[in-house]
Amino acid sequence: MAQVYDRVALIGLGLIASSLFWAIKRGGLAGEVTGYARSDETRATAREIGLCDRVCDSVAEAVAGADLVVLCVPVGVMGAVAAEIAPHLAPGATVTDVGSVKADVIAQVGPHLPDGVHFIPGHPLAGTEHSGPRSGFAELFDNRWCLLVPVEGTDADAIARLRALWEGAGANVEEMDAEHHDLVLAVTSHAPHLIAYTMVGVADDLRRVTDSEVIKYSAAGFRDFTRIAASDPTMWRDVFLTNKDATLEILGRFTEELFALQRAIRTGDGDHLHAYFTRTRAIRRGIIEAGQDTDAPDFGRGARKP
Ligand SMILES: NC(=O)C1=CN([C@@H]2O[C@H](COP(=O)(O)OP(=O)(O)OC[C@H]3O[C@@H](n4cnc5c(N)ncnc54)[C@H](O)[C@@H]3O)[C@@H](O)[C@H]2O)C=CC1
Ligand SMILES: O=C(O)C(=O)Cc1ccc(O)cc1
Repeated sequence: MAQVYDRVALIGLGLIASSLFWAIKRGGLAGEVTGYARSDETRATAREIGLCDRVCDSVAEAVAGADLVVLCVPVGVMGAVAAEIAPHLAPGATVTDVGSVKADVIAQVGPHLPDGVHFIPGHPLAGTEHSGPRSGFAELFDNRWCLLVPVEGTDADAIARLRALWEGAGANVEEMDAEHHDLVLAVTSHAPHLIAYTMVGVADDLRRVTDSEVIKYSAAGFRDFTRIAASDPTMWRDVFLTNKDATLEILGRFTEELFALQRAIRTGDGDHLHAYFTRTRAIRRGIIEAGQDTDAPDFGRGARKP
């Protein structure tokens, strides 16, 4: 694989940054990768495990001379981090991010970046419930989608290079506008995470009350919920606070459907339940027939391309 950038700077060294680093190394996609993390502990861990060619003690040092800067921090602090890096960016550099929410991140970051710097927001649809510098692996993005959300008028060459980086890291790249992205992700990722958090919370309450063995005897569906509900609390707090409108819209619809199902159960309306489950089964089968299924071990960890 050909080198895409001379120097890439990763800001925030958690799951996504560390996975991107290993994928860049695997593909020979950059000459040098610098990294910065806020905490001494994370920087020490990064040095210990060889995460980044050079771990820097300041953002200034990490971004100096970088032709690509990737913001890999929780979405709630993207703006603050953009303000920190802005004075140190090289002219003509590209700044991107990997945040799970796009419109709010664009509003936070955009105003801080100087003219002559290309800002191309991004979001790899791949992850796990693990976080931190030790959690990354080179294959995370293989055959997953990565969505780029360039604002109008963005330099086409800058977009092509960022696309080449993600493709080199194994991903399939598509472009989308920010509002659409946030609505789609509210349906496919954000609301499901909230439902998983709730379900695990309910089961935990129940366990406390009855002292039963909810967790011990949990079936596969509930185990998937517990995996998802083990995801990083800071990251997910920020997702819900920054994708508020789309998430509330989807949760409103979810609640209406849930109430309708609840009513059908109470009134013994088996036809309603059967018709509903028949419709949802057809949707799942349609996904499989279209070749858009995720294979079993990776189920739920990200969207795969057909
Ligand atoms: N975890 C996942 O499955 C996915 C996460 N994302 C997005 O990627 C971004 C990073 O997530 P992960 O790598 O999973 O998180 P992580 O928790 O593994 O790493 C985040 C890193 O950011 C650092 N950080 C936090 N606040 C900071 C600040 N104010 N200044 C500097 N550094 C700070 C943390 O110390 C940590 O090193 C988030 O925006 C998230 O929405 C995108 C796709 C999947
Ligand atoms: O672990 C899971 O189930 C995920 O859904 C991973 C994930 C989390 C957040 C994203 O923005 C994208 C992918």
